[in-house]
Parts: sequence; structure tokens; C-alpha cells
Amino acid sequence: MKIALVGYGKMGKIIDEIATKRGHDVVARLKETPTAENLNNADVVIEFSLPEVAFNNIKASLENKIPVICGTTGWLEKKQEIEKMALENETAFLYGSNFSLGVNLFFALNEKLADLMKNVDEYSCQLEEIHHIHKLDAPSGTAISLAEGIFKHNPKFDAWKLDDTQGNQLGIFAIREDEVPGTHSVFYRSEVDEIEIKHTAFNRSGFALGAVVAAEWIKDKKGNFTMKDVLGL
Ligand SMILES: NC(=O)C1=CN([C@@H]2O[C@H](COP(=O)(O)OP(=O)(O)OC[C@H]3O[C@@H](n4cnc5c(N)ncnc54)[C@H](OP(=O)(O)O)[C@@H]3O)[C@@H](O)[C@H]2O)C=CC1
Ligand SMILES: O=C(O)C1=N[C@H](C(=O)O)C[C@H](O)C1
Repeated sequence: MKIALVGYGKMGKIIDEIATKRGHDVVARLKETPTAENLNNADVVIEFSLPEVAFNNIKASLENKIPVICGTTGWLEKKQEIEKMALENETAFLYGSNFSLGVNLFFALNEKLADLMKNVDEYSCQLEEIHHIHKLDAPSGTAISLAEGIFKHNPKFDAWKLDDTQGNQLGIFAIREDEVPGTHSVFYRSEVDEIEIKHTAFNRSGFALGAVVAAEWIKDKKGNFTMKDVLGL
């Protein structure tokens, strides 16, 4: 399969290695807006760039009728517009806040625990994410997905708030530390104890492999998808 990498930083470079090992042909490595020319007849775009450029990159790729796997976080207020474009251009779009198999299992575990805790008033809930100091957005896309998983099951919350839990707003504490690839925890605290579930990424390989697996899966599909569709979770 011919893959165009849009964004060629920490993630783009690891995806390049993994895609090549899996027998794919990386036909573009872009640090600029995609065009019909520089996409070089790619079958699929994998987009890991910056929050402020992701929307334009995805739009340009979809307008060229190329399916897009997007891992860039911090631009989601315009996701619905993109989903409409994927349908209008009869191609496909998949956004994942986190492509690793472990985190996608963790999302499912988080929802099960949220359902179990929804009527237990003794416990307060909060989230924590720890990432490297270069990360531009806070909270992380993964922490926002975890919060949304909790909203689905626990009617006490319907919004998130950075660094503080207040009323119906679930607190997400965002910590920036050294070169941490990505650590996410969900806490339920009572006066006498604490329940914690935690996912720790040791490096970026899990994210990159998941993105390539998603690209393999989406190649001839049309519509809007998530990693749940890819992994059958
Ligand atoms: N969903 C997931 O599983 C994961 C998501 N992420 C997210 O992916 C994104 C990228 O992360 P990461 O690779 O670590 O970030 P980096 O900062 O390392 O890479 C971003 C790249 O985008 C390039 N860039 C700048 N402008 C454009 C443009 N207009 N079009 C295309 N590319 C451009 C930058 O170029 P230059 O070097 O010249 O600045 C750089 O190479 C972030 O939003 C991060 O949160 C990260 C890991 C996992
Ligand atoms: O910026 C990162 O590095 C990461 N970003 C994603 C996020 O915002 O959740 C995924 C992963 O945690 C690494």
C-alpha cells in the first residue's frame, strides 16, 4: 500500500519505520499542506502534525479523495466538519486520540468501571495525564476520550475542566515532565481508600503500529470510523 505521511516529526518517523517493515511504500513525507502533486498517488494519508494545521491537512487530503488516519490532537472542535467532508468526497476518515491497542483496551475498562461507580456516592472521580514537555495541547486527546467514556455512564458529569473537578465538570490534571511518552490514570477516591486504573506507554511504537494497522484496515472503505471499528472492541 502507498502511504503519505503528513507531519514528519517524532510520530511520523516511527510510523515510517513500522510501515516500511510491514511492506508498505512510504511515497510522501510532508511538513506542509498536502496537494495532488506532493501526495504522490498515495492510497492512504497518515496525519500526525500540529493542532493548528491538522484541519487544513485533512481537508486537502479528503478533497483529493484519499482516506485519512489522523492522530493529531487539540483540533477537535472542527471534527464534525471533517466528517461531513469525508462523506461528500466519498472517502474515509478515522480519528484516534490514541492508536495503541493497550489504550483502546483501557478505554473499554474505563467505561466498565464508570458504569460500576455511577451510583456510588462515597467516591469522587478525577483524571491525570503525564506527557513530555514538548506537548502543545492540554489536556491530552486520550484524557478527553477517557472523560467522554465516563460521561456516557455517569450522569454526574457532562464536561471536563483542566486541573480541577467542579460540580458537573470532571477534573483532568495535566502534568508535563521530561520525555514521558504518555501516562493516563483514572482515580476514584473516598475518605478511606482509592481505586486507580492506569496505562503507561513505554515508548511511541504502540501508537505508530496502531496507526499503520488502521491505515491497512481503512484502505477501501467509505465513511467515518474509530479504532473501535478497527479492533472490533
Ligand atoms: N493519536 C495518537 O496515538 C498519538 C497522537 N499524537 C499527536 O500527534 C501529533 C504529532 O505528534 P509528534 O509527532 O510527537 O509531534 P512533532 O512536533 O514531533 O511533529 C509534528 C510535525 O509536523 C510538522 N509540520 C509543521 N507544519 C506542518 C504542516 N503545515 N503540515 C504538515 N506537517 C507540519 C512539523 O515540522 P517541523 O519539524 O518543521 O516543525 C513536525 O515534523 C500531536 O498532536 C500529538 O498529540 C502523538 C502520539 C500518539
Ligand atoms: O503528544 C503526545 O505525545 C501524545 N498525544 C496523544 C494524546 O494527546 O493523547 C496520545 C499519546 O498520549 C501521546
